[in-house]
Amino acid sequence: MAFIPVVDFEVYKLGTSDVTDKNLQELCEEIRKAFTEVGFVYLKNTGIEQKEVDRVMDISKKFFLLPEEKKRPYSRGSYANNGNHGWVSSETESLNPQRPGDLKEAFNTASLQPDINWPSDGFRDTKVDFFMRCKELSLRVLKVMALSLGLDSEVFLKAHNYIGSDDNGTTLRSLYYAPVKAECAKKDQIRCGEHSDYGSITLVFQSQEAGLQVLNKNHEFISVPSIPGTVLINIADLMQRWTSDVFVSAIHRVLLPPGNDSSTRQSLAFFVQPDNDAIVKCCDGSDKYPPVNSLDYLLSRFNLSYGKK
Ligand SMILES: O=C(O)CCC(=O)C(=O)O
Ligand SMILES: [Fe+2]
Repeated sequence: MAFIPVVDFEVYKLGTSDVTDKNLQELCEEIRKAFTEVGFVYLKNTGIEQKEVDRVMDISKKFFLLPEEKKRPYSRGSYANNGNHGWVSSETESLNPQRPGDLKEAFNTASLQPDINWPSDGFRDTKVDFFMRCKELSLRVLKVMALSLGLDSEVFLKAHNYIGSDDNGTTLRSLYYAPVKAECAKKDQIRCGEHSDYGSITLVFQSQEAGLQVLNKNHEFISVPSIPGTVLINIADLMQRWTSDVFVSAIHRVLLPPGNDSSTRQSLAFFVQPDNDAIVKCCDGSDKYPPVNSLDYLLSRFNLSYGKK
């Protein structure tokens, strides 16, 4: 069997309201198996269409191809209402702090406020629309996850009331991996260093170019191809804590392209984060990990990955 299972979400796709208990239960079993054994799942038939993904990739790429001075006014750190919103230049972030800065650029849509400085109205509308679609799907997945553990269906949803407002750190991140010549990269530098994500779950949409790898239980990195029309979803660290390690937050990375490959790569990552004031406490009552405030935790992780220039 392939390493990461493909699960059909048809019965609970966006727009459906009449899922039967039996269908929901089958879905729960498959999701539980994927998230306990691998930490990643491909979902097909979610209701999010490939053309919606392509639209966001296209407008993002146009932005990334602008000269540096045109992108700088939108830099992360220049938005008073949200410290995580905006453009991140190449080599600024090290998701594995042991490595040089990642060879990628990003644009974080972390605030949906219409009156902040956006590159264009079309850019804003495309990002905001896609953010809302990802939000809807995430809430459905969080409900299925709770049910799959035999918990109250609202247990995770109750801590995700404010996605899309400045009281919640959920972020839609467009990533652009420019062509690289391996001989120009610094020692140990890759496109995205080994890391696990910070929040509850992450939705990932990849372009066709390879590079993403996930660490399996035998400590081997396995390549994770793009499957058009699917959404790749992974457990992140706060969710692993929340479930006392029942759901696993797997380490992953993006390698440099091989040899003379001058391809670019793009991805979209929707990082779902609990509300800023949420306290994440082991849901089995075990206190395996001390309770932690969602925003404090997120900020401590940003400090590590943006620690050096
Ligand atoms: O580009 C990708 O496919 C994944 C990027 C990633 O893991 C991240 O930004 O957290
Ligand atoms: Fe990641």
